[in-house]
This record gives sequence, C-alpha cells and structure tokens, in this order.
Amino acid sequence: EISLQHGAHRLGRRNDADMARWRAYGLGQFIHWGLYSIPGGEWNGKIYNGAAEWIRTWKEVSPQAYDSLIYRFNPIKFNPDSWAAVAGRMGVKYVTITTKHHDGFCLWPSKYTNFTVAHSPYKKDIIGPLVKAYNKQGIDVILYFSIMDWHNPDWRYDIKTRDDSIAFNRFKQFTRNQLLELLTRYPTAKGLWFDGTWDNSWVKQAAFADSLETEMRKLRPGLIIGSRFRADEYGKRHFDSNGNLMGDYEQGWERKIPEKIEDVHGNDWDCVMTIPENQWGYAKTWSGHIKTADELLEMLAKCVSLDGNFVLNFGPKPDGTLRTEEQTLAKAIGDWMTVNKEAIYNGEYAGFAKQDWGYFIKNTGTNKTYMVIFNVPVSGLLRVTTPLHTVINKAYDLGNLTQTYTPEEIGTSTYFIHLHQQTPKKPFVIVLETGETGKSHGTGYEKAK
Ligand SMILES: COc1ccc([C@@H]2N[C@@H](C)[C@@H](O)[C@H]2O)cc1
Repeated sequence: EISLQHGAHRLGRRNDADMARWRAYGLGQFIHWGLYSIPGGEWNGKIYNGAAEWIRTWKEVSPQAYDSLIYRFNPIKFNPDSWAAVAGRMGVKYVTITTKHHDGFCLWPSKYTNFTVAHSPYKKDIIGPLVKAYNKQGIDVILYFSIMDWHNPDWRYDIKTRDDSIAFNRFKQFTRNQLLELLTRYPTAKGLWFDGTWDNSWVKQAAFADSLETEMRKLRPGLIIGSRFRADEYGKRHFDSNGNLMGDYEQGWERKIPEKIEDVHGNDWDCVMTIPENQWGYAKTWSGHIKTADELLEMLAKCVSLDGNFVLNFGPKPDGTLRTEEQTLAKAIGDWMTVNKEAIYNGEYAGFAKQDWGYFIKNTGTNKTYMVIFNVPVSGLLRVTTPLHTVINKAYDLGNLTQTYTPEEIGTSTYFIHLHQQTPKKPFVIVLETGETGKSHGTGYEKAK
C-alpha cells in the first residue's frame, strides 16, 4: 500500500441505508435526451455511423451548426408523467437522466451558461418535472453529468500551457457551480452518474475533484457517487493506486456484464446497456442487432445474480415521445417483472455454483434463493449445488406456488430438480427456501476480498 491523499476514502461497500436502497434496486432506466436527439444520427441526409449523441464530433458537422440546434429544441409532446408511467409499468426502481451530455446543453435552466433549455423555444426546465414525475411513481432519480463539455470555451483536453491552466481553472469553477446548482435544485436526487472524465485535463485534477466530492457529500449526506468521477494523484481511475474502488459503486460496466463474482471485487456496481449495439441518444436508424426482451431479461438476471443493477437505456425522440420499439420492450419486461419482481428486487449473489440453465439470486435478509431459468436442459433436470451447510427445505414455482418440487439428492450438497413436462417458452423462476445445517452460520461464501 502506498500513502494516497486522493485515493479511496473508504474500503469495502458502504453499509448505510441510502446505499442499501440503491443496492436493492435491481432494475433501472437510463435516459439520454438532448440536442443530439434532433438529428438522430443523421446530418444532411447522411447517416453518422457512430453513437448518435456524438454526432457533433463528425467531420461533416460544424460545431456552430450543431450548437444552433438549441433554436430547434421544442419537445411539444414531452410529458414526464407518461415516461414515468412507462418506467413504472416496466418495474424500474430508478432512472438515470442526462442533465448535461458532452455537448454541454443543459436540460435545466442553469445560471452559469446560456446553453440551456431556458434559451430554447421550449424555455422550461426539463429535469424538475422529470424528477417530480418519477418520484411520484416511487422511482428514484440519479443525475447523469458529463464533466467534458464541448460547448464551453474553457474546456481543455489537456493542460499544456499557462493559458490552458487559467482557462481550465475557470472551467473547474463552472463545473463546481453547476453540480452544486443541480444538488440544490433537485434535493430528492439520490446520486450522480459521471461521464466524460477520461481526458488528461480532468485526470490531473485529483485534489480539486476529491475536495469537490467531499463538498457534495457534505451538501447532500447519503449522496451516491460512482467510480468514474475522479482519479487519484497518480492518475488512476475507478480503482486507486492501491486497487481500492473510488466512489460508492463501480461504473465500469458500460454495454458489458461481468462473467463471475470475482470480477466485481466485492463492490457495488451498475451495468448500463443499450437496446441496439451502441446508440444512447435517439437514432433514427437502428442498425445491427436489436436486443429482444428475453435477452434483456437474461442480462438483468445475470447482473442481479452478481450483486449489480441493470440499467436499460431509452433515447426519447426530439418531440418528447418514446419510440415504439422501446415502449414494446418496456411492456414485455414489465409483464415479466409483474410476475417475477421479487426475484429481482433486493437481489444479491447467492453463492451457489453457476449452472448452465440460468442464475441464482438470493433475496437479501430472507431464506429465499431464486432460480431464474432461461435454458431448460433436454433432460428436464436442473442441477443445484448448494453452498456449504445450506439445505433446501422447499422448492416451488414463483409463477404458480402450488407447483412444488422435491429435489432429488444426487451427491454432497447436489440435487436435481425435475421439471414438469411442458416448460414455458419464457424465462421462469423457481423459489428455493433454504435452511442451515451444522454449526457454521456463514453465508456460504465469504465476500470476495
Ligand atoms: C470513448 O468512448 C465513449 C463511449 C461512450 C460514452 C458515453 N457514455 C455512455 C453512457 C453514453 O453517454 C456515451 O455517449 C463516452 C465515451
């Protein structure tokens, strides 16, 4: 271990109620909405082959022409209650919303720049009504904020000259002002999801970012901040120079999912996922593979089975409506969650050996472990190996509690659950009620160090 001034300030997971609430979410929604939604990945009739929210960087697009999109931002059909209703029906417990993406356009009327909704034809605050509508549905809000801001003339990719340093110091104050402004305007927001923090200019601000993080936590006790916000004084990000996670949850899983529990190092984490291969903001043309509800449900179950949250991205249209494909997927996921939500909410790593048929999810604080089944073997036999000293007392269908199973013991702590003839063509859940044998009352696995 080396001594660090600006590394992790806490070892291991947070154990307070605010973090326990975040840990229990399971399923979240990401929303990417802004000026980039207007071109939707197309410019002068040509399709941009990158992510639609990055179109400003395309050589075919002049930054000034892009920034003039502010005069076309007027989502007349925007109705936050309908977005929140879709999210509620889908069963999400939290939403992460872009307050400002890399292009610098603010969805709230910030006092610190004119590049906001207040100076668009729409005029009104977007974030406030969104927070209110989602909170009314019992859905918590996390604010996405991009440090990198292409519009602000003081932004720098690196600090090479004294002028860079003078400009970037102004930028740091601007950033601090906006973050404190967001936390003050939206006091019910539970946390921050930072992005745009990989460039040298910001990576060199270990001391500034560390003190800003401390200031934000003081302003909002319990605030949840991800690992992507700041670097330590050696430029290490997410994990400091001693290998300890900075922030409260790991933000390393963007469009990818860990394979095994060792990959998450005993930390909290979220996975943020797109429906097409790689589009966050609205893209008129979705190319490549569009994920199905069953694929997304398997990703959800996999994340929760490995102690994470699964956050599915929506890119609303410039008029404020949600595209049909997203509404259809939200309903399909919601229909499944209506029956199986108790396997997802308050879910954690169960410590059972991974099996090919699917995922084990333990319910925090109870003796229930859920088997979320995607791949029924031709044998119709589901193998279960329990953790040490754990026995199965009861097994039954979550979707039909009268449908019970008597596990056949086939070896030490190993059982076969015999499925009944016709199994559904949808993912389904079997509930295991377990008990402990022998002296040890361990959880069957020690949290990975
Ligand atoms: C350098 O590669 C990327 C990839 C994606 C991003 C942004 N993070 C996602 C959550 C989206 O906001 C995407 O624009 C930024 C840089």
